[in-house]
Amino acid sequence: MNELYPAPAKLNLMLRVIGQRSDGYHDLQTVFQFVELADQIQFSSRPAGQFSRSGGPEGVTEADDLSLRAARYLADVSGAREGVHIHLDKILPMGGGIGGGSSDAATTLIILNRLWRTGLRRAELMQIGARLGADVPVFIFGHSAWAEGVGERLQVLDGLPESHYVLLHPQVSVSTREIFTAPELTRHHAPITIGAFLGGTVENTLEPMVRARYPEVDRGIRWLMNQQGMGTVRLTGSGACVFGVVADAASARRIAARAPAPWHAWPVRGRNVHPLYDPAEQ
Ligand SMILES: C[C@@](CO)(OP(=O)(O)O)[C@H](O)COP(=O)(O)OP(=O)(O)OC[C@H]1O[C@@H](n2ccc(N)nc2=O)[C@H](O)[C@@H]1O
Ligand SMILES: Nc1ncnc2c1ncn2[C@@H]1O[C@H](COP(=O)(O)OP(=O)(O)O)[C@@H](O)[C@H]1O
Repeated sequence: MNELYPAPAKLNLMLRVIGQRSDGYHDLQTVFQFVELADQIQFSSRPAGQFSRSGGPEGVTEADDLSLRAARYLADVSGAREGVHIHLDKILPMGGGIGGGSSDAATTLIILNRLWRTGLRRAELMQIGARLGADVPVFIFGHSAWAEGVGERLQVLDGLPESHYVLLHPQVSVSTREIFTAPELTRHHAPITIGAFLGGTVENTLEPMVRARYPEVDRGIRWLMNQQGMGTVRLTGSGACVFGVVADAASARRIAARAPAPWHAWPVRGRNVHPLYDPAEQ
């Protein structure tokens, strides 16, 4: 039971805010793709009702820890008479717009559903995941996706190029809530079609605001844009991470290695299928 399981990051290759619901949440159109940079999680069996953790995430209490919350929630919903110790090797920056906490929760649900033989179907796990965070369902869904609603209505987008990217964390944390509640946020961009995205409409409508409020994010975007061989550069999610498309792994490594401290950059590859996706599971 001590295998290491990956919880990969995601990028939002495009994100548009197209409206606001009566509960205050915003309707989005976004495209998710996974990347080959991941937290690593180990699960050790414990008697029923015992839930504990070690490793990351730093500064997050047990009550707030998304992996532990996912484990407890799965035990409650399924009636499994199980407990678990979760060891998390935290690699992904928190509050980075790359879905680290959501991915940890998704990996916990996927793996404990298997280890506990809970027998929940993928759609049921996705519903449980949605209660923990808007980005959790896509990691359980397991494919690059076009997403609508608050991110829960998903359509497979398997044909996307699995590009090489430089992912840059400008060492600031952006509060998703702050961005969505800001008075200057433009809340009603016109919706686009999948065809328009595939044809090149790729902006993140949160980006101008995040750049204005967080000068380090703005500097990160400008730094990436100035690197030789750099393609399109964008913000992912509500930030703070930014990413740029490059032609190959060598360019990604070269540019990532030049990122000035205290910034952190990684060469990453896009992936259209989640590493834990099992087509034999319903
Ligand atoms: C916008 C995305 C795109 O991937 O950003 P990132 O978090 O990845 O940066 C996500 O959908 C974010 O999902 P998630 O990170 O789960 O958001 P939450 O913590 O639930 O939201 C924090 C707060 O942001 C606001 N919020 C969030 C999502 C949304 N569609 N509309 C909102 O108005 C709400 O005020 C909410 O209380
Ligand atoms: N296992 C976890 N990993 C990361 N963040 C977590 C975790 N559990 C709870 N959190 C909380 O969730 C918040 C959002 O985390 P994260 O998913 O990394 O960011 P984002 O939504 O910007 O991609 C963190 O600031 C933290 O308070």
